[in-house]
Amino acid sequence: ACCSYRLRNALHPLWQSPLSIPGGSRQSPINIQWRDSIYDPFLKPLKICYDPTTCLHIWNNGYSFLVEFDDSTDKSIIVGGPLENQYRLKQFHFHWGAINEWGSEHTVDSKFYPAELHLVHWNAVVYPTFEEAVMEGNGLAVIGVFLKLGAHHEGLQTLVDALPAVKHKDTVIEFDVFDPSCLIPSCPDYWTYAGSLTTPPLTESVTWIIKKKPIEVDENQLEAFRMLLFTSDGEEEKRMVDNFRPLQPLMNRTVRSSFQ
Ligand SMILES: NS(=O)(=O)c1ccc(C(=O)NCc2cccc(F)c2F)cc1
Ligand SMILES: [Zn+2]
Repeated sequence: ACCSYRLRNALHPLWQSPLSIPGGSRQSPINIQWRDSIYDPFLKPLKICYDPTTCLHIWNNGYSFLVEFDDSTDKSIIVGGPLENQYRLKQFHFHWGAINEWGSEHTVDSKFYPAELHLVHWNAVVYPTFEEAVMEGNGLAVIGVFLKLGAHHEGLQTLVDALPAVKHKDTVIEFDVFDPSCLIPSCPDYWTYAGSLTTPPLTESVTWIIKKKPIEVDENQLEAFRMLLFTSDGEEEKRMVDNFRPLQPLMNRTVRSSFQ
């Protein structure tokens, strides 16, 4: 299985083969096999404290669209869960498919969701900058939230309404008040494991916290993601879809659950 992963990574157009990551032993994303996850009673509830006024802008970086936050203070942080320090919110972004059958990066019992939200935080208690934290084993904490097709999501709609303004790569729009807590399910249950960034430089610096419950979004909202472009204005248009990395081998890791 491992070699097929290597082949898949090597063949996949968007990704460096793991052969170029020295000793890639904790790569992401992975399949979460529910029955193999281990309940850890010592895991604390995750505490999420976001200040909506720290929101800055939405940016199409040519791979996804990022909502970026002012991370110069501890105004928007997470603490608890599997984390030893508090971590500062820097940005959130999504991964999605061309159709509803796939799109998420992580899978649960080999099931794909149509999209996955990543809220990216960094350990500003220990490291002076995000760029340094990205290189350290305990540098980042990313909350993953699955999106499933269902009811209209009011909170997401304010974001969707702004997407036409960032259709092309390297476009930005001011977005100055948004509370990403509205995108996180109220159910406290999560899985957690030690992993990596899912885009280059693929550094093994992420404590993943994957929420068990998905949020519901409707078809129009998923279609709004799919009308974004990988390409800059004036280039031949390439729709921004299927911006997820292939599954990576679990290797010598266990996935812990905060619930029984
Ligand atoms: N999909 S994900 O949640 O795993 C993910 C999260 C963040 C980043 C990122 O910040 N990349 C830019 C980057 C990378 C390295 C160093 C940097 F300074 C930097 F900005 C990439 C992937
Ligand atoms: Zn991501």
